[in-house]
Amino acid sequence: MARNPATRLLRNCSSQFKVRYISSSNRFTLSCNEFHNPSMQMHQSVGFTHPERTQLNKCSSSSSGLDFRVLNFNKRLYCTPNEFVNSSSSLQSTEPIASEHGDDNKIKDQVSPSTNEGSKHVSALDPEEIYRRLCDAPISIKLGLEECEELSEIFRCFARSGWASNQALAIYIGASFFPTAAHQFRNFFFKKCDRDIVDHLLSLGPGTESDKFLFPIFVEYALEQHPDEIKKFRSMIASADLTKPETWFPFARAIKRKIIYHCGPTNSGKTYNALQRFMEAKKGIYCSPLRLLAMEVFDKVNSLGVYCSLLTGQEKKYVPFGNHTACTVEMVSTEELYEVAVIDEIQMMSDLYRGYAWTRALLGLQADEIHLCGDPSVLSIVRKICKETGDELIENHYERFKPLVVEAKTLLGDIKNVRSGDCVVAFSRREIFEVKLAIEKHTTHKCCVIYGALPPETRRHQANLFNEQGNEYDILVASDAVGMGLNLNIRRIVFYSLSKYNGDKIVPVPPSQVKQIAGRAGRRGSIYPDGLTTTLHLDDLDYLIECLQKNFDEITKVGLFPFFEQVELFAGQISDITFSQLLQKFSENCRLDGCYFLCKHDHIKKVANMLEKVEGLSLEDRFNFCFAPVNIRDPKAMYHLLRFAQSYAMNVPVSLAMGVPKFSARNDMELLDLESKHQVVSMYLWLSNHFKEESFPYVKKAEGMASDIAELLGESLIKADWKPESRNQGKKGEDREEGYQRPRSMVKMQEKKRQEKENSGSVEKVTV
Ligand SMILES: Nc1ncnc2c1ncn2[C@@H]1O[C@H](COP(=O)(O)OP(=O)(O)OP(=O)(O)O)[C@@H](O)[C@H]1O
Ligand SMILES: [Mg+2]
Repeated sequence: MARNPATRLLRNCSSQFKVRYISSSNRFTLSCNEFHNPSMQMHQSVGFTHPERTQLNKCSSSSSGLDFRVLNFNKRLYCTPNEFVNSSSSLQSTEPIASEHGDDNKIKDQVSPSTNEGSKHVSALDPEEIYRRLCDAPISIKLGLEECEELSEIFRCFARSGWASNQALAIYIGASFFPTAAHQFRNFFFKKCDRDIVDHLLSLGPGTESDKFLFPIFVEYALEQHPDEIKKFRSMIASADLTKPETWFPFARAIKRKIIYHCGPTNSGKTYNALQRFMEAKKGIYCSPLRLLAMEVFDKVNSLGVYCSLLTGQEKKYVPFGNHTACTVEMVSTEELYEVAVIDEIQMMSDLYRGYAWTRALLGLQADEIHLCGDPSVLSIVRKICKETGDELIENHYERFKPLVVEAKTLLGDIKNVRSGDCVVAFSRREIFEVKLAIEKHTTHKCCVIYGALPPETRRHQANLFNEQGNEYDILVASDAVGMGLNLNIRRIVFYSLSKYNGDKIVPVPPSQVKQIAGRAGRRGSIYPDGLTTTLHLDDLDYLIECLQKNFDEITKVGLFPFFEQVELFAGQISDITFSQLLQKFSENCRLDGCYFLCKHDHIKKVANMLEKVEGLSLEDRFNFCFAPVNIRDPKAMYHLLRFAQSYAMNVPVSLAMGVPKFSARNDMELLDLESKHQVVSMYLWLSNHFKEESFPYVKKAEGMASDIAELLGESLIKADWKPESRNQGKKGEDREEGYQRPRSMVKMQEKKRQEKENSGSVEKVTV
């Protein structure tokens, strides 16, 4: 008697599937919720025995828009969303047995069991019957040596089959357990097989055909023989469930929130307008992508008479009677109630590393009004999220105050052609210092510098020095750290190059980032309200224009990362693995809805590996230590983090054990040392805000050291006239060795375009 497919489905398969019967015609359709995390290759296939005379007419997807393929392995139907079909080459070649239009006869021929069981060939038998036949067999037939070897080969192939391993996930046989289960299945088979089955298998030979024949029998075997393994794997999968993240914030869901999306290009007044509402509110929170921007808003709002506190990972500045807070987005509380919240640079939801912080703020903030400021790339996904959360969405669209003008002349490859008010953008520390050195050597201009490794205080000092009129510091040389939100007196953005190292290789700077950076020129209210942008080399000009003219790509997925509690729950399912392995396993097994991805966390795993040798840290402590802001490429900073964790684990007060130089840097080595030292102090302050205060008793001292170092850094930058060093000499990385070349493909591409342009005659100015 064949099983009811629905029962089977619910018993063995993902609850994401639903069977919908259309009883009148004795047909059914299948539907599923969205499936995700293709990286984990979870093959959400559904196996069931087709009931007699029931015709499978149609397989359709749910509203998710996924199509199914119904695959037939010996009378057993496996329903697989195409998404997964595409991820498995062996499945791709399998013909669906039913289409949208149905092919009833074909289906019937293939799936309806014959009524005359006795005369049936093995290939026509129900896999469950074959399994029963094997179980009931008293003893195996005698196999010849050749048969034995051939059969062994067939089972070896089966155990190694990526397809079968992938399919087995549908019944919660994990990829690591599959080879063991397959091996045990082989032993069972050898003990019990009969002539018909052996002959049939031998006729199929090792490979796909045999795998497809064996798999459904294996399913029967595994369900009966390994219920504990299945249960264990299933609960592990359940504990790594990151679907429906909107349900993680029931208090936010209980509020009828109004989301206002300030959508537009750079310099269009998005943040300005959101801040107006923030300042009017009785209680407000501003979430910034950067410490520096949080500080800027903190200063601005307080100067306008609205008491506002500052909260970043490193500093808490409480302003008495202040009901407003400017914070970094990672620090925002989802437990407090606000009248107005502002989440700036909302498109950062799609950031591969930090995106989860924006997603969490959007889903979890308890505020009557939430103002999102950003470009249009995440608008459609925000619409989708608002539908899921039930929030009202209002869209305010903005245009740039003044168009950005591209200067077609460029600097003609000569940095001496810079002019007052220029900001030269380079994408590595080394290039930044090379440019500064060249400008100061060959022109009368002086340069301020802004790059990621500088403390926000120093960056602000440099920005102010550049913004002030009447001094000789009229050129800014900056990395992409200048790109977000800051208001600077920049007349023209000059791209020194348009390629950068992305942690792996040198790639063209993405158009959205080029737009963001170019948008720093000509801000409303600055002394240069008409913005210009250009490149150093003529070669790069076309790429610049292309980027500026390109529409924003629509983002389809935004970042998520589990809370500690979710990781803890998952850890409860597995024993004897390191924290880094735990994170790895989590990422392999977690389930996500279609519009989310799991944020990258390689840096966290690196820290976790280093901290592995520290004994006595709880899982939560380990989790928190791994999030400390540390440059994993800086061995000194890593060493201090390890030391801090060791002291903390031993329950002794964590000391800084580090001196501050008395004088500003005289060479690049000393400058790098100051940057490193500031990072260590900043890390100490971060840890003091995330762990028990008494464990980090030297906060005051650390604060003093941080501002001393920032000051020394400022002084050092003013007189810096040396050649830059690399933090990791010999290693590839952000600080590249001298003489690196832009990717050839890009140079070629630009050369080709330039040729075309020269043929067609060049324009002087292009307005974008
Ligand atoms: N209505 C206004 N009145 C006066 N100044 C304004 C007004 N709107 C914007 N500004 C000023 O224009 C400049 C750019 O505005 P804002 O920072 O809000 O732009 P944005 O769209 O958020 O840009 P970005 O995308 O670069 O963050 C700021 O200096 C801001 O103070
Ligand atoms: Mg802004």
